Amino acid sequence: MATESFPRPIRTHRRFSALLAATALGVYVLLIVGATTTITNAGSACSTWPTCHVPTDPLSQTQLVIVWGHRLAAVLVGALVLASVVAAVVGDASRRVGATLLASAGLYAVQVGVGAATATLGPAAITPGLHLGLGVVIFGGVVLALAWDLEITTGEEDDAIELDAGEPEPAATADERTLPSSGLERAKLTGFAYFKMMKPRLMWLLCLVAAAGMALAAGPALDAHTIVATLGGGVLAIGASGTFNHVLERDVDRKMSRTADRPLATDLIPVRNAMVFGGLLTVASLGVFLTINRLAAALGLAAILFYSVVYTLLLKPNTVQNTVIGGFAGALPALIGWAAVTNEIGLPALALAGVIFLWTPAHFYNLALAYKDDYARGGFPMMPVVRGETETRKHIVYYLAGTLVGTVALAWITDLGAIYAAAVAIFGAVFLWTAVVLHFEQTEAAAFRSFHASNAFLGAVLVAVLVDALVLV
Ligand code: HEM
Ligand SMILES: CC(C)=CCC/C(C)=C/CC/C(C)=C/COP(=O)(O)OP(=O)(O)O
Repeated sequence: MATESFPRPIRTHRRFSALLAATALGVYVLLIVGATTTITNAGSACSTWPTCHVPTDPLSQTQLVIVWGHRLAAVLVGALVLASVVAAVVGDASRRVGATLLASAGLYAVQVGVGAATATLGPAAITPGLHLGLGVVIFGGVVLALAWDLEITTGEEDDAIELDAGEPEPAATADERTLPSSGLERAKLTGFAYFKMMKPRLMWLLCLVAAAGMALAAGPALDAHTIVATLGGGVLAIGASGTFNHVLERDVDRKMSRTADRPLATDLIPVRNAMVFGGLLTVASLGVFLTINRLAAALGLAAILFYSVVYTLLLKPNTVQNTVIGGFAGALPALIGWAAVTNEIGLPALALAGVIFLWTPAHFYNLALAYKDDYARGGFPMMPVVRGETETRKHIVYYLAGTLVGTVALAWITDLGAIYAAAVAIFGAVFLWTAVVLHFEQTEAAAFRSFHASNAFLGAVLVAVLVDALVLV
């Protein structure tokens, strides 16, 4: 093992990173299969260890397949953990990485003992949550080793840049721009500009979050009015907060190439009209939410205020943690969906909100990397600007790992089944892979790949929640 220095030869290290990523993923799949074993009470089909007797009734045989799946996966993943330790010791991994892997391997051996005791003595004999808790700690250890190794291998010591809050470029006013001469064309252009202010590209995923919240609460009994009113109110609320965000950021939007053509930055839409539009959308949204219940409306208002005021005005220009804390706004639709059905806030909704909260930095930091110079021009203290790209890439891995643990907790709390387990494992693997590749290919294309993988991951997880909760109950 070697002492730490930046950077190590990248080529020799790709295979070690791939091994660590595969090991982390293996432990994650094991956590998901383990959760499935508990949820389906599959352990009751096998009280011997390490092998099982074949039971006679068909139900127990399905359970037996799950138990065997868990045990075989444990053997394979154990081999991966061992291989990682050996590769760290004989290779040039840093001491910190090697020690963390060694500790994870030690805990893995303890975990095998806990598993054997659970099987032979019964789950009641073991402290509740011990097996899952140890699994999460092992997962955390392997992910830390992966993130640190990637940092040492591919990172740079000090790659933050200066915030450059220069004066805004004078906007091309509506008079100066060539607007279409035909009235109809002008109306179309203006109509489209209002539509764009509502940030429509975000809506599908936020609606899926709210839909998953509803599905977890209601199951197949979910009624059409609740669905239409919740998603309708949600779309209007996103439109309202997006519009206020456009108003409040019109000056900085002019300085950033990604946002310079926004309708308020180019004066296509006057500020007053945008404020009226945002106000009308807010009132309409609250009106629609109120046809369900007051809690849903209050949460909708909280989401609008949080995104427009707390995030846009207070957090975004002032703290590097803007994205992390801002994640509360995106997590609120999970609570709105649940509250629309139950008129209260329940633990499954909080678990779903937790997944969205943890996912948000892993989602946005990719864009922050791709638009780093733009954000610096806008004067925003985004992570890659003030802490550097190396730190940002590491945080993507941390938050991605946190999200994966969140998905296990969600399965645990809500009894989600096989479709969900398959979706989180497959799309989690793709997301983790793109995040690892992002360390080696430090390009905009790699950042966008990881960004799209983040959206595909959350989309797939939420669709799986819908299928599991609405169809397979
Ligand atoms: C602080 C929190 C967040 C920040 C800073 C953020 C930032 C961004 C930015 C800058 C874009 C690009 C928008 C554009 O160019 O028009 C984007 C796209 C997107 N975001 Fe986020 N986001 C956050 C949270 C969320 C949440 C909670 C969701 C949904 C659950 C979400 C879903 C999406 C989707 C679906 C896209 C569009 C992807 C596409 O066009 O392919 N975002 N986000
Ligand atoms: C139900 C409801 C109202 C939910 C609101 C939650 C919401 C819209 C969350 C998304 C947050 C988001 C996309 C921020 C965009 O970043 P940005 O504003 O920094 O992006 P920009 O630089 O493109 O303006």
